[in-house]
Amino acid sequence: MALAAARRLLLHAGSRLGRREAVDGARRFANKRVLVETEGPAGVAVMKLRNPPVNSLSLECLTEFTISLEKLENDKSIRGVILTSECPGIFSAGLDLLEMYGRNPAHYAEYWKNVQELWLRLYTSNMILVSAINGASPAGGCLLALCCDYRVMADNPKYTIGLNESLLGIVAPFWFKDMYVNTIGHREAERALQLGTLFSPAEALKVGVVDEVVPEDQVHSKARSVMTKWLAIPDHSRQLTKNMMRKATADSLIKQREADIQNFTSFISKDSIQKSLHMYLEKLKQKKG
Ligand SMILES: CC/C=C\CC(=O)SCCNC(=O)CCNC(=O)[C@H](O)C(C)(C)COP(=O)(O)OP(=O)(O)OC[C@H]1O[C@@H](n2cnc3c(N)ncnc32)[C@H](O)[C@@H]1OP(=O)(O)O
Repeated sequence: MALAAARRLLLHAGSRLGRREAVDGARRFANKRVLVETEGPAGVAVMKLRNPPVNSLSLECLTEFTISLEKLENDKSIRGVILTSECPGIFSAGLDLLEMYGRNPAHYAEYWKNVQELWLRLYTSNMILVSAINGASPAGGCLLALCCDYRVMADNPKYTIGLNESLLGIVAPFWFKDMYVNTIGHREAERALQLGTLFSPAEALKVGVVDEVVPEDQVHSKARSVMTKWLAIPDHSRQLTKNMMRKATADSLIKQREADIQNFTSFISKDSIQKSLHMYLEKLKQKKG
């Protein structure tokens, strides 16, 4: 309920968290964890995740992200969005593990509902979405990129991308899997999901997880030039085509949202799964020490 109230507040410009500014023709609105700027080619917004240290998709971050997208969808002057990160070396570390560990079932259900909502909004967006993947992009980070119409990734072998859920001892839900299959085909998706493969940029390009790999300092300019090309297509025909390609995948979640929430909640609440997450979090900590 508190989040619903925050959402209403944020949707209205002038709230304390959602500021809107106009400087030299460029407009921007900023929540704490998402910055949106409209500059460069007309009709294009750049959306930057800024939830340090790793842009994990906490409940607050998911909410702000969803609201920012909703605002852009409602702004008829915006036709395309470039999705990127303000955190150096990280696109997004994916879903926030601390939202899925050591909480109660009601929290897991609320969290998952918000994950579903962001995914549905991104995947079915009428806008052109281009991701400028300027850092590591595991699991939910890869999911964000897969929702886009085109993915440009920085050529840095330290950055990896993929749905690595099985490495954490958890299972990607059917709609993550469906989108992976739609993008890279059944055989590659089956192998990558079972192994939890995190692809280097070169491997990601080869298998089709990303569409283009460019030197790190060119990720944004390339994303802008790709956007210009997509903007040349009439919106109505592109949108109808996108809808035709994506509707079945989105509908299969829409039809069973509640059951999917219950599945996730009972799965993640299991002692064995909580133990796996605990071990994974410990591994992340040890990596540092
Ligand atoms: C059912 C389907 C469910 C899930 C789908 C998911 O998205 S699950 C999330 C999967 N994500 C990952 O496996 C990524 C884990 N993180 C990493 O591999 C690295 O953190 C990363 C992103 C490569 C960045 O490495 P770096 O060395 O730069 O940072 P470091 O590992 O030291 O992390 C800094 C602190 O952030 C914490 N953290 C990292 N990832 C997450 C996360 N997904 N959720 C929550 N917190 C995360 C990490 O533990 C560090 O915390 P600290 O307190 O500073 O020790």
